[in-house]
Amino acid sequence: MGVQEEIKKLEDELLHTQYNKATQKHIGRLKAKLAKLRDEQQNPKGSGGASGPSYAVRKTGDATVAFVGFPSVGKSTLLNKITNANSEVGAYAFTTLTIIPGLMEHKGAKIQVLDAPGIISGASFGRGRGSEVLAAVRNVDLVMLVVDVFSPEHIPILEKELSNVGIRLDQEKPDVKIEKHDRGGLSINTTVPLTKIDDETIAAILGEHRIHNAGVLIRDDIDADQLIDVVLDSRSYIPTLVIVNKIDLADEPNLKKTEVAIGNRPHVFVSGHKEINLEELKDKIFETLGFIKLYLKPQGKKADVEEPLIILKNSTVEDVCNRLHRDFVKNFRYALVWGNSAKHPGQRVGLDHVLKDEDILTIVVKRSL
Ligand SMILES: Nc1nc2c(ncn2[C@@H]2O[C@H](COP(=O)(O)OP(=O)(O)OP(=O)(O)O)[C@@H](O)[C@H]2O)c(=O)[nH]1
Ligand SMILES: [K+]
Ligand SMILES: [Mg+2]
Repeated sequence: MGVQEEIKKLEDELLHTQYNKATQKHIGRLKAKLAKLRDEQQNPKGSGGASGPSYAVRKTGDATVAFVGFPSVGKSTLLNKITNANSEVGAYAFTTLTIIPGLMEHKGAKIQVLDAPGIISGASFGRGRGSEVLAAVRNVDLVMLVVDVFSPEHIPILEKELSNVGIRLDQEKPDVKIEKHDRGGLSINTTVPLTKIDDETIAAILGEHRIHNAGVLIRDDIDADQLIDVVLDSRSYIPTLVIVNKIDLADEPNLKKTEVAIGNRPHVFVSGHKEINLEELKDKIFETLGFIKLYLKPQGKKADVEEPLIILKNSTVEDVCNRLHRDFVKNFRYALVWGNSAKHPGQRVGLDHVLKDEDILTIVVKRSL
């Protein structure tokens, strides 16, 4: 029997084994066997190196996005349909045991798509290895919350689990600057009225983090949670796209009900299995990420208008340097920019300059690389 057949056999057995106290051990063993076989399949003997399944995936492409959802909502099915990947699909929970990357090319952008093991309530506390899965999601550019059409109530549970590991969905990083001093107490300045937090609360929160002397400049109407996020400085702010899968199984009233439950956040109705709306899904991913075009102009030469660089909106000069050459940041002198982000044509800017669509950019480095 080949590996693939063995896997199939174990999957079938798992599918037909009811979970209870008496079968717990048996199911455990089946899953262990299955995992070993999948590992063998992924890393054939003699391929060298101890490259077992890993949660750490190297980012590639113009952006990285990840599927996050309960078990068996169809994440792997979708990955296989929109990328070049081949992730195991099964009719039982926790078919996917590691992060599986795939590459999707759409409208000139290369987007890395990550498939992940299913998330359940309590995942952030380690249920189902959930904390490792969630940690791997921290660095992506877009989280795709996948639910099946009958379970939109999963969305707030997923948000809660992501929030528990410091991932803030669809929120801007609050504009708060805290400059610590040696003495002088706290001086709090705001540019907008604060309606959700008062100075005493701010002082109390900062005091909890041993910040007693500092200049605080607040430019957003933040609440206490947001201030704590800023103080901890380890939060990821990531946009989301809700994917409602398995619409082939639903009727009109079901679809309506789910649509209402989702409200006005970006979403798309699809069927991975029946290949419904998959082009629309790709468009939505592209659109939600938000790409801009950048024209590179080598020093003293004309800008390359034929082949613009596709970059994420809000990218900085530093992001572009990192994309172009691993030594560009280290050897960076300055950059020149023409176009929408420039105060005047050929403005001289630094690494933190934020670029806009159709800018022209020249990067000047210390020595020829
Ligand atoms: N009817 C229907 N079934 C689907 C659809 N997409 C996936 N499925 C089925 O749902 C089951 C689970 O699919 P998977 O792709 O393994 O789901 P998953 O979310 O990756 O599951 P885990 O890796 O276990 O978390 C499989 O039996 C799929 O064939 C769909 O659009 N419609
Ligand atoms: K599954
Ligand atoms: Mg899967």
